[in-house]
Amino acid sequence: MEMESFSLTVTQRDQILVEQQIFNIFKTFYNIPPSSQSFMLELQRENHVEYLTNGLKQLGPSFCVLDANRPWICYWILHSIALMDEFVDPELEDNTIDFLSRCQDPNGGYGGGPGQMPHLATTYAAVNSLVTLGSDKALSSINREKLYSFIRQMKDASGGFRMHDAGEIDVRACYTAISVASLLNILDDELVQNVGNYILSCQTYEGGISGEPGSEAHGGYTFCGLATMILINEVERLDLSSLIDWVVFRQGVEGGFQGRTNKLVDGCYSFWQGGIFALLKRLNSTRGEKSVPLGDGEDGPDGPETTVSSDATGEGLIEDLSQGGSHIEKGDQHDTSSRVNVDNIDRNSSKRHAKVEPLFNSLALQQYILLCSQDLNGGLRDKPGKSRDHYHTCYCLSGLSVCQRSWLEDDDSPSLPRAVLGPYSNLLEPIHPLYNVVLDCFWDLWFQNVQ
Ligand SMILES: CC(C)=CCC/C(C)=C/CC/C(C)=C/COP(=O)(O)OP(=O)(O)O
Ligand SMILES: [Zn+2]
Repeated sequence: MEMESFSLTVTQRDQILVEQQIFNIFKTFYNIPPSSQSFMLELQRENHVEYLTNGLKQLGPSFCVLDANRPWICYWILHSIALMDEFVDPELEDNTIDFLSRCQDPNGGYGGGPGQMPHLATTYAAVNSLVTLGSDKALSSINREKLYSFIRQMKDASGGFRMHDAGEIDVRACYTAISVASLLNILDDELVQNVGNYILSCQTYEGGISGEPGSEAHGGYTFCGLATMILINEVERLDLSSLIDWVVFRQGVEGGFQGRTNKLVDGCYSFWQGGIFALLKRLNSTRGEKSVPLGDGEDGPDGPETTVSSDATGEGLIEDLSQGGSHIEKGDQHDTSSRVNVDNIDRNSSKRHAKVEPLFNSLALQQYILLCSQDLNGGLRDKPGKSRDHYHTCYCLSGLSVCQRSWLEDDDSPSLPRAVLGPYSNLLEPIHPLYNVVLDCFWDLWFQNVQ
C-alpha cells in the first residue's frame, strides 16, 4: 500500500480535533455532580439577549457598512429574542421598522440594504422580521401588491424561482417565494405552477434535496424543499421514505446534525435538519396514521404514552400544517383556486395532547446545542472553537425549540419537564415550522388577516 493511504487529509484532521474537543466537553460534564450538570446546561438567556440587542442597535442610522445581509441580521436577532419571549424597546423597534422600510424596493421586495436590488432571501428575512415584530406599523409597512409583483417577476418558465433579477434558480428561491406569499396571503395558481416539478427534480438518490438539479442533498435545501411541497399541497409527490432515511442518518454521535454526508456536525443544522422532523411529525399526525409508539412499553419524556386520535383527512394534512398560512381574503385580486382552503380552521382543532416519539435523539441534540454550541457570554455557534454569530444563534435556538416539543403532537401545548434538557426555564417559545416564526406571531398575523 502506498504511503499516501495512511496520511490524513486536513479535513480528517480537523474532524478528529473537533470530535476530541466535543468528547472532552462531554467527559467533563459526566464527571461532575448532577447539580453542576444542570448549571452547565442552563440557557444563558440574559447574556444572549444582551448580545442580540447590541447587534440590533448597530443596524441603526449610523450603521454604514455596505453589506447585502442586513434584513437577515434583523431576522436572526428579532426571531432569537422572540424565541426567548423577550422584546426590544420601542425606540429600537421603530428604528428597525424604518430601516426595513428603506430596504423595500419601490417596485416591491426587499434588498440587502437601502437602495439595493430586491432579492428573495432578504425579502423572506424582512417579512419574517416584520411578522415577528407584529405591530400595525410593522405589518402595514409591507407593500403586499408590489411584493406580489416582485415574486411573480422572479418566477421562471421552468416553474422555479430566481433569487433576484437575472439571478440563480434554486430551491431556496422556491421556498422563500412560496413562504412569503403564503404568510402574506398572496399565494395563487400562477406562483404555484410547476414549482413542485422543480423541487421533485432536486430530490437526489440519497433521499435528501439538493439546491438545484444534479447537486448534492443538503439539510438547508431539504428543509426548504419539503416546506415548499407542503405549502403547495404536493408533499406526497416526494419520496418521503427515502427522505426520512436520509435525514435520520445525519445526526452524529456528538448529538448535533451534519448538513450532508461525511461532513462535520454544526449547530445551525439543529434547525435545518431538526425542522424537517417537526414538519414530518405533523405530516404523520395528520395523515390519519397512529403516531409512532414510544417503544418497549417505556414512557417518553412527557410521561405515559397516549393514543393519537386520527381525525385527519388528506385535506386536514395541509390544513394542520399550514394552519391558515394561505387563507383567502375577500376581494383578493389573485386566483386562489389551487390553494388549500384553510378558512374553516379552528385554532384548537389540531390539539390532541398526544405524545409521539421523535425520529431523532432530541435530548442528545439539546445537549449538543447547550454544551457545545452555547457561548456562555451570549450567543451560539457552529461548534467549539468557532465564534458566536447571529445566524447560528437564531438556528441553534430554533432547533432547541423544536427539540423541546418533539414529543408533543401539538406544538401549541406546554412541553413537560422531562422533554426539556436542563432547567425548565430553558423552555423557548414554540415556532411555526413552515415559516420559522414564533407561533404566537404567526397567529397574531392570521387573526389580523381574517378580520
Ligand atoms: C431560507 C434559506 C435562504 C435557506 C438556506 C438553506 C441553507 C442553510 C442552505 C445551505 C447551503 C449550503 C450548501 C451550505 C454548505 O455550506 P458548507 O459547505 O460551508 O457547510 P457543510 O460542510 O456543513 O455542508
Ligand atoms: Zn452552520
